[in-house]
Amino acid sequence: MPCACSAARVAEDLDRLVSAGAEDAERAAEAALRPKRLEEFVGQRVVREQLGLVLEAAVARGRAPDHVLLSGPPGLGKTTLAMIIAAELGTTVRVTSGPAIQHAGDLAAVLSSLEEGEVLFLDEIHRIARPAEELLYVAMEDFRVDVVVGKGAGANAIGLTLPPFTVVGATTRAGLLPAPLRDRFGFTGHLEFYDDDELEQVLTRSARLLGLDLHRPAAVEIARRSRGTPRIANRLLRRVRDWAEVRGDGTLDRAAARSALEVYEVDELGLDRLDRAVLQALCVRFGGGPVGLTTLAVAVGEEPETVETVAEPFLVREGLMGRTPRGRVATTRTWQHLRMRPPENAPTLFG
Ligand SMILES: Nc1ncnc2c1ncn2[C@@H]1O[C@H](COP(=O)(O)OP(=O)(O)OP(=O)(O)O)[C@@H](O)[C@H]1O
Ligand SMILES: [Mg+2]
Repeated sequence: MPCACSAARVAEDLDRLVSAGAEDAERAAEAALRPKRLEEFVGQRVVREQLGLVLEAAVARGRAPDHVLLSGPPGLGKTTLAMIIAAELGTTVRVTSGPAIQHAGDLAAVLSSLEEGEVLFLDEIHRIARPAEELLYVAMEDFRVDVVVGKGAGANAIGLTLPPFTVVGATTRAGLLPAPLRDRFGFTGHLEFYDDDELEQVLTRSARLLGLDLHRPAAVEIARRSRGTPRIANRLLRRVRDWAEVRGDGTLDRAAARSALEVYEVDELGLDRLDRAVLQALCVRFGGGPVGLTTLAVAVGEEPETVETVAEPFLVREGLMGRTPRGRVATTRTWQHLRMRPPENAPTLFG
C-alpha cells in the first residue's frame, strides 16, 4: 500500500518494490545517488526545461500542475524525476504501480486518501488493470471517484470529490497506453539515452557524493561503456571501486576502470549479457533475420517485453539492430561487432 512520507523515504520504498531480487546494498546505493532537485538532474535538457516551466508556473499559481507522464527505457531517471516533481512542488508523494492495482477498489482506496496538492506516482502505468483505468480517467479529469460502501445487495456507490492532486505516471512502453489515458496527461516527457559527456557528469557527481577521487580518464572510460544509462554508469562506478580497493591500490584511474570492466565482461560498447545474447541469436541462429520479436525472445530465454524494452532501444540506437515490417534484422555493424562474416543471403541494411 502507498504511504505518505518524505520523497527520499518513498524513493527507497519504491526501489524495494520495483527492483525486487536486486541486492539490498545495490538498491540503497542507487537511492543515495538520486538527484533530489531539478537543478541536480543531469542531461535531458528539453524535458528538464519544459517540466521546470510547468512546475514553476504551478508553484506561482499555488495550484497543482497538470498530470505528468514520463516515458523511456529503464534506468534513465523516471522515478528520480517523479520524486523531484514532488520536491519542487514542496509536497509529499504517494507511490504505487500498475501491477499493484489489479482492482478498481485498490485505486479508489489510494485516490480517496490523497491530500490536497499531493503527487500520486503511478509506476508502470501501462500495466494497470482495465477496470481501474476507467476509474483513473474520471479521477484525473473530474477529480471524482466512486467508492462502493457496504457489501452485496446493500452496497452503495458514493461519489467522492477529490482535492486537486497530480498524477505522475511512468512507463517504459508509452505506446501501450490507451489514447484516452495518454490524453489526460497535460505534459509528457520522453527520456532519451544520455550521451557520454552527460554520463561523465553523472559519474563525477556520484564520485563526489561517495567521496571518491575518480580520475577524468576513468570517468570517460566508464561513461563510454554505460549504455547511455545513468543507473548503469553508477553501477559500473561501484564495480570499478570494488576492483580498485581489492585488486588495485585504491586509485580510480583509467587502467583500474579498464581492468574492472574486463572482469565484469562489459564490452567496448557497454553491451550486457542480454544485448549480446540477442545479437548472437539474431546472427547465429537466424542468419541475420528478419526474425519476429517473440521468436527472438524465446531463443534467448526472455520475455518479449524484456527484449523489446530493455535490449532493443539501445541496440537500435547504436545501429546494431534494425526493425523492419518483417522483423528484426542484423546490420553491417552487428556483424562487425560480433566479428563475423554475414552469410551471402543475409539482408543488407544500413549499418
Ligand atoms: N539525470 C540524472 N542525473 C543523475 N543521476 C541520474 C539521472 N537519472 C537517473 N539517475 C540515476 O540513475 C538511477 C536510476 O534512475 P531511475 O530509478 O529514476 O530510473 P527509471 O527510469 O525510473 O528506471 P526504471 O524504468 O527501471 O524504473 C537513479 O538512482 C539515479 O541515481
Ligand atoms: Mg523507476
